[in-house]
Amino acid sequence: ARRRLYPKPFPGIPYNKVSANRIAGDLPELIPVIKATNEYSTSMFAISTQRLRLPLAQDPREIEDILVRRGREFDRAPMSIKTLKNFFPYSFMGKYNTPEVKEQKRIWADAFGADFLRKVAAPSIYNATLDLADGRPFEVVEDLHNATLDAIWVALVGEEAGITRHEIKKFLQSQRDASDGGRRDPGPPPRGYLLRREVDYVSEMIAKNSSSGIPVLAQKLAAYLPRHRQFRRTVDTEIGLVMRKAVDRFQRLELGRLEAGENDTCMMDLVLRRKVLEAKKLGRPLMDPTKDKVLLDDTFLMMFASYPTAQTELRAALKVAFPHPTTPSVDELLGADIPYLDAACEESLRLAGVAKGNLRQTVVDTHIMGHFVPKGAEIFMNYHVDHAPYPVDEEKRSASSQAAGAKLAAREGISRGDVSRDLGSFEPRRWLVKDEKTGQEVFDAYALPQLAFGGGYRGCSGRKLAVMEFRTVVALLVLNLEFLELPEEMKTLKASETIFRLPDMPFASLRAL
Ligand code: HEM
Repeated sequence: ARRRLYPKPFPGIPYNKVSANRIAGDLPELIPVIKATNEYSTSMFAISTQRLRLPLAQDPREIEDILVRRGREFDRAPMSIKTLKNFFPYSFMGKYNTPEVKEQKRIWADAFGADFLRKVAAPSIYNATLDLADGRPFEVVEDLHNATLDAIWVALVGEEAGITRHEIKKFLQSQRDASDGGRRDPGPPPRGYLLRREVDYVSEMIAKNSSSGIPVLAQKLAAYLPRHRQFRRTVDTEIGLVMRKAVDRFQRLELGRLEAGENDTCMMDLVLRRKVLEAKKLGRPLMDPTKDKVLLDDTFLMMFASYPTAQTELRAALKVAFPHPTTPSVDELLGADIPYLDAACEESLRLAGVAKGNLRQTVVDTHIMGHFVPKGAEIFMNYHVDHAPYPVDEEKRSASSQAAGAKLAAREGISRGDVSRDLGSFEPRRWLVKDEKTGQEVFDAYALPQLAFGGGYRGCSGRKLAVMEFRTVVALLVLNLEFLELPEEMKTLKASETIFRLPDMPFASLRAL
């Protein structure tokens, strides 16, 4: 009976023999490494190919193939679903691929489409970023978190969270206090702080419980604590308030104007307008959206999920695109083709490894890299492409992976160098290729598998929004500020993993240009 409690490794996939002979499996070895590095996913990937009966996938091409081309064989994994369900029981992120999820994703799909983001979200993101780039030095992680929340909140619900502006006011007043000995009151903090606190709470809880060794149970227990109930209350109240305002606006509109949507000011407007429209068309009363748990959870999820958040060459490329001395407008920024800017953003997302990895579960018996993996297995995949992959026999790859590799290799009319050289360093040029017809350098999104946003049907819904925001932030900061050399001890890519990975040395030394 005791043997039944031992972890049973998948036959054919290498595993640690000692772990297979104790009930605690890999934990005795894993916990000290997690403590020493502060990175639980990295620790798992570093130690073995199979932990606690959890096969690990490390090859970027094969992972991309699983995510993007093998959707019929894989679904979200129980471990992630159980973790997220505690916080967002109704959101689609906490659910398997069901028709219900399809409907929830459909409701948000247009709000994440390029046209809508460009028209409605981009101007808000641009303004929120200008607050950050006004030439003052900033504490990188905190201020970027605040600016991200400002930008997402206004794009999502059309109201300013105002956190960055409040922080700048506090900073300026403290400087004046220091010079004249005064004590100025910056006024009450904006409501955005309430949500910032709840986003922090969810990230911290998931991080703490994930490295506890019993993540699912720890998460379940935490849900009974008063802090968890406070989290739920704040989210329902704050998001409910903005939903109510949007629905009141739309209730007064005629059917024709509801369909046109020219008054949409944010993503929430689009989503709620569609709901009002559907109810009006069917002659049904609209369910009070502030009681719609699915919508409340999906809205908070968008904010939570968005949280993660060569300069000379880049500035030169930006100066060529925008030769005038003033900061480019949002339309100029969005409309300009600047391959080096796109390459720098793509390279930052690759190297940062903001989300180290994620799980999928097999829904049929299948093979990965030639190994048999039965139905129901959870696979933990490394999304951080930061070192050269181990050599793999091409014929061990899945048929779809081999076909995609052949297609990529056969692309004509472009010349590219060795894109996989020194993957531990920041080199935007690996994403640039020469178009042989025009002789121009162009951005090549396929230079390497880009796994920063996962992929496929359950890949990141906010990818276009995140890339648009990141591109805006990078361009405005690099045009307005010079990032000076840091002392040696601060030049490190070391990071700690909470739910996302955050740099251990988040410092920037700046000079206003
Ligand atoms: C740099 C910023 C971001 C990074 C690195 C990132 C990364 C990720 C990753 C790795 C996943 C899991 C995908 C998978 O396993 O295939 C994910 C899922 C998701 N992300 Fe993002 N994300 C970012 C920004 C955003 C933003 C701005 C939003 C929305 C406002 C967002 C919304 C979501 C949602 C809703 C999911 C779940 C999708 C599903 O379950 O179908 N993300 N993200």
